[in-house]
Amino acid sequence: MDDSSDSTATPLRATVWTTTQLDQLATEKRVVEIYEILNGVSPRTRSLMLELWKERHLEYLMDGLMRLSPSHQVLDANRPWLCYWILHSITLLGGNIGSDVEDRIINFLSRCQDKNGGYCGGPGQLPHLATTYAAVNTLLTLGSEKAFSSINRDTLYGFLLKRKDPSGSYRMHDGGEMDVRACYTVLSVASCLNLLDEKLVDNVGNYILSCQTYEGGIAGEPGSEAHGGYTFCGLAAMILIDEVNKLDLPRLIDWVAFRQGVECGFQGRTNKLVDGCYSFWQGGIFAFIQKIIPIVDQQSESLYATKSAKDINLCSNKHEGQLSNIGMTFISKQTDCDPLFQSIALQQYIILCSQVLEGGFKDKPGKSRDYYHSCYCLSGLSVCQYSWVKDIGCLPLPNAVLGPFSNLLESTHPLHNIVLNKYFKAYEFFSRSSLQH
Ligand SMILES: CC(C)=CCC/C(C)=C/CC/C(C)=C/COP(=O)(O)OP(=O)(O)O
Ligand SMILES: [Zn+2]
Repeated sequence: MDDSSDSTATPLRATVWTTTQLDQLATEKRVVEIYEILNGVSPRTRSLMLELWKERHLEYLMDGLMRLSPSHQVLDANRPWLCYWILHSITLLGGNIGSDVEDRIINFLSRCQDKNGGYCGGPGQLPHLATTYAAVNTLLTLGSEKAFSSINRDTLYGFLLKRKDPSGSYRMHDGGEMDVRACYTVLSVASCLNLLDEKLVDNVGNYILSCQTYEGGIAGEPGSEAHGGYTFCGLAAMILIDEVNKLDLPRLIDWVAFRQGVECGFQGRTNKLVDGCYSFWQGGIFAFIQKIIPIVDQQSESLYATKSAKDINLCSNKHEGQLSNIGMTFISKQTDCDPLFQSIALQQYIILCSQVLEGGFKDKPGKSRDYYHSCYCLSGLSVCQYSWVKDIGCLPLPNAVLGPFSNLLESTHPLHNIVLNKYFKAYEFFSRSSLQH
């Protein structure tokens, strides 16, 4: 690539060059060539090519939030999800929605709250675990006492318990499908709201264990194929109930490490195409692994030394009725291992192949932007940027952040995918609430 015109290049010219040529190459799946071009340009052009267009993303996201009014019935059963994907993305970018929009979201989600507990996809619909997770994560991300107290914890606890199957697993809704995603959404919501107890935990770990496949990843249900979305859910759920030592972790790591492709992004399962959203589903798994490496080490040793890793626990307080502390204990732990994936390479995929310069993110070149991919590309980018940080609250070093340091996002709690400072605020608030059942 001739970079001789660089001295006169304006940000706009660099942008045009990026959208046209790079996007064309990427659409033709010549992603490796894009990276070669990147290596051949001057630091200034490189920095422009690698910029995260925060203002444009915020514009696209705010526009989406405004379209969520009752008169816009798009994706009607998904509106709590849209609230979460958009609000979480805005929060990662350091944006602010203002108190009027905040009130409107609280009112809307209150109308989605079922009188018998849980949140529906829209007012008057069926309460569902997925939209309950989305609604609760939205309200915790809003971060105000008004948002927190709009959640009826008593009926919500009843709703979660009613989803439990005698096998220990959970069903997404009344009479609905039973899978690892349902287990994760119950445990994540219950943990954040200080509702997690032995009844909810009972036998769910054995169900998740039965979903770990011969490849090492976790499937949605026993006998299915290992998949990044379900592996994220299964591993997070096992951490939240402090039973992660039951999984075969070396095999799981082996599986996930091979999911990062030559394009530098992650695929969800063997022999499928890479996709920006797996930056979080698979990238988040590495954030978990970094915190549980002593258990992994113990298991690896036991492969050779017949030592059992079954007795090692992540937190010592589980049996004192302190299950809801696990998310906090986990995130507060020092990270004593470097990331086990190519963090800079993944940032390269997100910025060059998933970022849409008009705002938003997409699965891959050739696809259109959407709010789901915007949320999980940004969440994955945040995981990458903080992947070398050892202590909670510390900022990454500039060389851990690809592109200009202004690309830095807020950090997210990987177990719940809630921006960390919002999680702390919610944790503090709900620690004051007791279990009233
Ligand atoms: C919290 C929560 C609800 C988590 C959901 C986790 C998640 C993303 C699960 C993935 C579901 C799945 C099998 C997608 C495959 O789609 P595909 O066949 O279109 O994609 P692929 O080719 O990439 O596998
Ligand atoms: Zn995707």
